[in-house]
Amino acid sequence: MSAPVTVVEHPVLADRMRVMRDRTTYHGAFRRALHEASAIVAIEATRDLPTEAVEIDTPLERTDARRLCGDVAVVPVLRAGLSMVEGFLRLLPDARVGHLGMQRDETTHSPHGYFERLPPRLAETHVFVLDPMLATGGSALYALDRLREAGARHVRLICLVCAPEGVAAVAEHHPDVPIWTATLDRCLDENAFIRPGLGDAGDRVFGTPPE
Ligand SMILES: O=P(O)(O)OC[C@H]1O[C@H](OP(=O)(O)OP(=O)(O)O)[C@H](O)[C@@H]1O
Ligand SMILES: O=c1cc[nH]c(=O)[nH]1
Ligand SMILES: [Mg+2]
Repeated sequence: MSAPVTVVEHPVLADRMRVMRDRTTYHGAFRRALHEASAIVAIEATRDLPTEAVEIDTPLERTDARRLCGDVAVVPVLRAGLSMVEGFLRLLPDARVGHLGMQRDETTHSPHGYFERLPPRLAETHVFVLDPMLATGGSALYALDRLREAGARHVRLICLVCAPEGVAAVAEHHPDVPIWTATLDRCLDENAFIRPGLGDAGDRVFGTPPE
């Protein structure tokens, strides 16, 4: 079994990806485009969340309605994933927020974890892992492994730009984790950057270019 990948298609999303990919986009505009792109992907990635039947009173009469039910958590992969949180919390204001901090080593391209704080009761929770970039897949696998070890069972990975190598790695090691993304890019380069990609998402969103 391999993980299903949903490439979200929406004209506004395509436009915000153009803004993010453009090398001349300054970090303020990059951040805003990332927020808006994440909100659009969030709409699609939450399409099958459970609801329950309730009865409510409109100003005129009693009627049937549906209410979101069940625990939801968003888990951004720091740093870049932090910028996707707001788009999800606008839809799911009661979602818990876990944090997984990690940084890719520039030479080995493997992630080094530096922070972890996860919500309780993960086994019953719908978990959305947020990271705009899926390159080698090393960071995603680290995050998914930690969530599994912590008991999470219903996990989805939400990205904006994916390389085929990263998708294959998730499919091999976590075949039950579906992926939502705005684009599937061509390949990785010799530095494990996604091509055509958008550069280093964390540096661009936080305005911290390398010295
Ligand atoms: O699939 P991978 O090869 O692991 O690469 C993807 C990871 O690289 C980036 O994070 P980075 O390590 O640059 O940290 P940052 O978000 O703090 O910039 C990105 O946000 C992902 O977490
Ligand atoms: O292209 C890439 C690869 C990893 N991390 C990024 O931010 N961008
Ligand atoms: Mg980075």
